[in-house]
Amino acid sequence: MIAILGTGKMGEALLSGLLRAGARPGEVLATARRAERAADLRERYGVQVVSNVEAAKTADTLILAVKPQDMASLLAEIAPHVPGDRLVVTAAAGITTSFVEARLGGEIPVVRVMSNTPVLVDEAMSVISAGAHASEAHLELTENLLRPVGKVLRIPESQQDAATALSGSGPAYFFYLVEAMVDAGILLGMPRAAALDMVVQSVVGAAIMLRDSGEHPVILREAVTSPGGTTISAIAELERHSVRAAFLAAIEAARDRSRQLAAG
Ligand SMILES: NC(=O)C1=CN([C@@H]2O[C@H](COP(=O)(O)OP(=O)(O)OC[C@H]3O[C@@H](n4cnc5c(N)ncnc54)[C@H](O)[C@@H]3O)[C@@H](O)[C@H]2O)C=CC1
Ligand SMILES: O=C(O)[C@@H]1CCC=N1
Repeated sequence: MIAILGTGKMGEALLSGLLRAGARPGEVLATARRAERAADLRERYGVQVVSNVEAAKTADTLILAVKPQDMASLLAEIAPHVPGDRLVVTAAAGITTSFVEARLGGEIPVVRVMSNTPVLVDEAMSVISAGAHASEAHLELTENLLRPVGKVLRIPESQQDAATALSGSGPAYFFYLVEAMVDAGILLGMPRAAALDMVVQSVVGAAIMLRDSGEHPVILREAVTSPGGTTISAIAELERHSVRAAFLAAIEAARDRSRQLAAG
């Protein structure tokens, strides 16, 4: 039995992924704060929605997907009820395995995960790190849960905040870029729907080339950039506006925010 505690955007994405991957609704528990949300989850997924304490007592694997700011109170609530042989997977930005271990007590196995919303289309990037008491078997169990919904990579926990900034938040930077490109289409007088179609298909094509060709992004960009052509005129403006430096600073800021979150 697997339980997802805190079934918001990420928790629900993981829940739907587990079910698509073949888990039966009867094997998955969810918890929610509001009664309407609980009813909605029951109706849409057919899973049981129970209290956090009930989930902690019953499930073999607990996936904690509340916001970092809500993690301390959730752990305080469930700590007396989590048997020592359970796997606890924490999916919150910034929350360390030692934060969870200290609050649950004993030698509870904890695995820290940072996934991302493309879990909804089985294209998640999930990075995982073992806590002090998590074994190879616990890492494999976590990988088996996440692999059906995307790629899984083991990383040292010291890199989790950086991964949160890069792949956890990564889809947001990409959607922001798409928004900006569509705005540019509007500026050039294109109808919004046509601009969106053109941008989305261009980025989907580019993303598939990146993944499937194995080529470095520089090579792929150079192939688009004809001497004296249109693309280099655009690149010159991107450089003039320090877009690369903005990405470096933005992702560094996200990493720093992830580091702060465990402190509340
Ligand atoms: N949204 C994203 O792209 C990603 C989010 N995450 C992590 O996932 C976690 C959740 O983020 P979101 O889903 O975006 O937020 P969210 O606000 O949509 O979900 C959090 C859910 O937890 C529920 N909750 C809070 N306290 C609770 C409690 N004591 N018992 C039961 N439920 C409780 C809330 O009602 C809410 O539905 C965060 O820790 C975040 O760092 C990680 C990777 C990506
Ligand atoms: O914005 C956040 O805090 C979460 C963590 C990674 C993506 N979203």
